[in-house]
Amino acid sequence: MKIALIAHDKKKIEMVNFMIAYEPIFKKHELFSTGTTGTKIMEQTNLKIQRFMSGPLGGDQQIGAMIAENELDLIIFFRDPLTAQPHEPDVSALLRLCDVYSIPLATNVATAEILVRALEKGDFAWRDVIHKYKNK
Ligand SMILES: O=C(CO)COP(=O)(O)O
Repeated sequence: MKIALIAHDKKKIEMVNFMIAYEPIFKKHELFSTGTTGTKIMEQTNLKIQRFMSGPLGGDQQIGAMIAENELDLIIFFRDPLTAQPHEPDVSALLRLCDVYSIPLATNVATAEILVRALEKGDFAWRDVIHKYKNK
């Protein structure tokens, strides 16, 4: 599956710890991230991640573009609900596109854990069906 990883600054340590904990699962998948989030994860794990721009510089929109193409299967976005973001419109647009395309989205670690365990169990197989018929 193709998975996007994004964390606001105050959530980056939580994201890195989450990725360390589930590294054996994540290494079986194709990973994408916003710039700084990906750098921090790669510094602390052996995971390979394709990084986009930093969020405030357009990274959320680049990930949004992948969602609009139905290219991503899971979004893990540890949002900081207590800090105003200069690129809030980009954040909202990304979350909105997940709902437009029914893409599984975790915005906190509790939901992310449930979705990653579901991924490991094979509960994301329906995404293969979507991909199979997407280009027809
Ligand atoms: O701002 C972000 C998401 O909105 C995250 O961007 P960075 O990973 O570059 O910090």
